[in-house]
Amino acid sequence: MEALSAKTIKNAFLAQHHPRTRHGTRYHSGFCSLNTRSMHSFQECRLSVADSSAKWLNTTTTPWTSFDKQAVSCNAAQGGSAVSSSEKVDFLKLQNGSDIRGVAVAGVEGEPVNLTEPATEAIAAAFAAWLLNKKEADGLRRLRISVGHDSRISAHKLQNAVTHGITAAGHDILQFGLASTPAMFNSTLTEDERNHLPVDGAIMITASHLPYNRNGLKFFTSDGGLNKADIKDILERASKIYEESAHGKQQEREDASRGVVNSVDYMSIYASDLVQAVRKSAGDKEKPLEGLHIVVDAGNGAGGFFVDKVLKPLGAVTTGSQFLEPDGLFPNHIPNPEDKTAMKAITQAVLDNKADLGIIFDTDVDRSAAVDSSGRELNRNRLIALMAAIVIEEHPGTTVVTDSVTSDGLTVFIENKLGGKHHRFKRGYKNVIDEAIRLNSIGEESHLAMETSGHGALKENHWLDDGAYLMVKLLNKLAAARTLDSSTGSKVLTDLVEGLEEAAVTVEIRLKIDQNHADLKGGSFRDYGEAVLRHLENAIGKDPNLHKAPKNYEGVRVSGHGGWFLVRLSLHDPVLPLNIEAPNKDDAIKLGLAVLAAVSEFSALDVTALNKFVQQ
Ligand SMILES: O=P(O)(O)OC[C@H]1O[C@H](O)[C@H](O)[C@@H](O)[C@@H]1O
Repeated sequence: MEALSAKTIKNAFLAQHHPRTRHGTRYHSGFCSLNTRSMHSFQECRLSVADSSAKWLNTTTTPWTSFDKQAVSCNAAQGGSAVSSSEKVDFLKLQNGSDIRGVAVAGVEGEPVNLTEPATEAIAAAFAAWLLNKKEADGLRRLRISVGHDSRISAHKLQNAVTHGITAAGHDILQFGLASTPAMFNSTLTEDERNHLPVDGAIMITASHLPYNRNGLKFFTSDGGLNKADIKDILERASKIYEESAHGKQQEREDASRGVVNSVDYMSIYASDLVQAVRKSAGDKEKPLEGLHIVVDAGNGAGGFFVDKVLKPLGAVTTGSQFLEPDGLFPNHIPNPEDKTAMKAITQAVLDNKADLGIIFDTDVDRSAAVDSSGRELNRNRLIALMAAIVIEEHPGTTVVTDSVTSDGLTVFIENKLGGKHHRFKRGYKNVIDEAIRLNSIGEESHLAMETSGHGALKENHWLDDGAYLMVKLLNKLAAARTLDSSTGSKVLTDLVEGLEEAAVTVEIRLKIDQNHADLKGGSFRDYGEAVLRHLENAIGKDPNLHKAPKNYEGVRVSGHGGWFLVRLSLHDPVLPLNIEAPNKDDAIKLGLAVLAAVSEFSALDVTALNKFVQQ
């Protein structure tokens, strides 16, 4: 299939809409109309930027922000996709919960590219069609959509594909370049007419912490991130648009009604909001972090901005910060606060630099974790405990919604020490946030929704899932403590989690379901996994040492032998993750053995890792 033509995409829209005019929208001179004149330079630009080799990326010293300008001056939306593909795309396979994820870079054996440029164009056009449906009641016919990306090597080519898909359908694009996921959502809320904000919808190009060859798309409106059903709807529309374009004409570039592209340095706007939030909380002090030494590890993702645009203006010393330069090959470590190597890297940086605090972000900055001055990791349950302490101090008695794999110790801490309520819900950041919103809607006050993965959202911040904002809450605490005693470092944070009971042994073992195994009898891995869980639940009932958790929303959670375990279905993969926490190895093994005994007759389940664990 060739690149989607403007006409095809427009036709798809016409079939779905009876558009009216957008009222009150003025576009400023900064917008540029799309035309064919710059085609040539655009294509050259793509060769040097979007399709650059790994080698080139490693050796470049030019900051990506300059590339963004370059890409725009090359008029990125012009040519559509350079990929000419006659391949079929199974669009529904690109769905990953409430995100879209796929392979965007060739070269990894067994992982063919399925997030191609034409597919991405179709998905972007489908998002615009979906959004237009939603906005029809407001009388909109021309949308303004922002697009940003993380540091992946396929970022520019997908940004160009998104831009083409949207503008060919007659809608306008704001390109933000390198951006964070929460900033993209924020752009649907920021009121700033000079910069054409707020936008009607936002698209973030990211695959979070996944390997370099993957990429994906996240979509936002001012109501938040899209849910699973919306994504399915968009992918079905995309499939149709893609099919139609295979039979349509390709060259429709002189169409005057095509959308326009503008670039906005949105990360500066977003970061200055974070700076203002800390200053406000510190009684309007200009440099409330003066004298504090804070190191940041951005893992070569999109989080480097936090040093120059947030910490430095607030007065912090940031020497020793590392991996701030975007590099989509992630040469140092995977940007992921759940990753042991990543946490080790920031801990070492804190200790080497004798810093007061370390901060680490994932690739697209919707997750974060910290390290205190003694090198103690403030992540997983500890970070939730810390955030809960801060939020419950501000909102006494409030409910904290978390994912399902949080510890029993966290519940005791939140309920007995902090006087709040712990609502342990399901895995998945969207599940946790939506549950907190639901609780508020039925009269149960909740101000914090957090996952052990480092995702966290606060009611005061529009339930925006924002790793940088979580860190701002910590900075507020540090700044306030500093006003009273300038020598405290990060002790105030360490003190806040004092009393959190932590298990000596914490493990996660992921039991894979072989989807091709005869035991599945052609059924889905989900059905098979559910059958395993039902069987496990029955078996547990017969063991007097084990007790099912009285309240549980996902999988089978059981306490016993001084600890607990949870077996559940992964949100995305044919996997049953098993989490065990226990006071010592022997008890952890007893819990592991109970699971092993119950699931051993399910031969499509790979229990090799569990076997290894119990034989230690
Ligand atoms: O269910 P799992 O395979 O453990 O994955 C669960 C995780 O999936 C994604 O990464 C989501 O962004 C997380 O919010 C979620 O916690």
